[in-house]
Amino acid sequence: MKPIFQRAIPIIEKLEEAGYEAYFVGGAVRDLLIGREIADVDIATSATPIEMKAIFSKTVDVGIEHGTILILHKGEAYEVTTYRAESTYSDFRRPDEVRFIRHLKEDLQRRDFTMNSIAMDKSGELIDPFAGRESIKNREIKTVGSSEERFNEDALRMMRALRFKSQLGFALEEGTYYALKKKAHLLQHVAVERKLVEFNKLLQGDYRVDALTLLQDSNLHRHLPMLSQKEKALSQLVTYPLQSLSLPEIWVLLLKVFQFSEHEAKLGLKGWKMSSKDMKEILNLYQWFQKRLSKPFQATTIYHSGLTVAVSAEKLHQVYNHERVEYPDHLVEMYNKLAITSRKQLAVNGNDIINWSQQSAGPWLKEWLAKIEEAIILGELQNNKEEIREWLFQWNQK
Ligand SMILES: Nc1ccn([C@@H]2O[C@H](COP(=O)(O)OP(=O)(O)OP(=O)(O)O)[C@@H](O)[C@H]2O)c(=O)n1
Repeated sequence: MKPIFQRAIPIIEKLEEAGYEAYFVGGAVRDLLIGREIADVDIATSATPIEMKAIFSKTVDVGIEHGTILILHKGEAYEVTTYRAESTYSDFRRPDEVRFIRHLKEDLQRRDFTMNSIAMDKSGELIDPFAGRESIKNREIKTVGSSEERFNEDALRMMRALRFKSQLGFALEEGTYYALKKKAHLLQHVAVERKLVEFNKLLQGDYRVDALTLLQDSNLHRHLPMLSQKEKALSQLVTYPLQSLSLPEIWVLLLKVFQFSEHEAKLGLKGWKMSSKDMKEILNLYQWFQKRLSKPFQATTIYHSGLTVAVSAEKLHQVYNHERVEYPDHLVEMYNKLAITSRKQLAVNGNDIINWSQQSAGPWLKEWLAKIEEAIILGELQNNKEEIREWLFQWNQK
């Protein structure tokens, strides 16, 4: 058994010793069978959160009303969830609607896809009542039982289907796809934050082009912020070599193919309820990419954008123009040649200039500093206090 599972066995054993059942479930078991990297292991148990808390000393309440607690064990945190009858995956289910159960099979039956409904005991034995292994072998994404019921329980699962398509390249089983098309409209009721998590994963998967095509064919895009009525632009997006772009870069390309102004871009990202940090990063890169489209980077532009943003904007420029994507070494060279890379490195500060000019501070000061900065970046002036003073003096005489 892989070490990541082995390390969690003591948790399963402790639950069993107390008379409960406990199994590995969900994404970790699926990824083990597919041969993908496993990020974290989840455990399902017949014990309720209160019963678990009586057994383990170090726990964190993360979703106790949904039956989930974190158990801390040897520096790692494990999500342990009580078997559930109804799907409690949706945000909209009230805690008092959650019904815990004592049978593993019933829990597995309420999970989204057959590949995600395989349990594994501590010896590595698989419990696979819904033929998840067969789906994995056939490379198909298939709901457990009635697709419509599974999507009614949580409409986000339709986005998850496409996200798995993007990550794994599996095909959507016919009935699952049919139900997805039929139930696409239910996605409008799902919290946008949850949709964003799945959409970001979708954008990063190796098979994103297929997933984005399916997103449109199924009409799911109509119930996502920004994407409704953007069929043409979405079809254009998939023609670009997205694999060479990072997630923020893909977002920028998306804004570009949508032909968004900066204001529209801001509103669009707000619609996704993106964190302000992510939004700022994307909007800043969008601005520099637009500038790059009209003019190549030069010393002054790269000074203001910074190297990382310049490299991203250059990559986007290559992708957008369907050029071969190559690391822009010339920008690194250009950046390394800059005499200064930030205003902090200027040999003078505002006080020096006030003293020399014998004027009181005002908006002019900022202008002067900017002029000094530019002259130094362009190599017209040395970053040396005496030289700057001399240069200012001469400039003032003009
Ligand atoms: N809407 C949802 C979300 C999750 N699940 C179930 O809960 C498990 C864990 O969900 P999550 O951690 O969100 O996703 P993973 O499938 O583990 O995928 P990944 O770790 O790659 O995100 C899934 O495997 C699935 O069995 C579900 O049935 N319906």
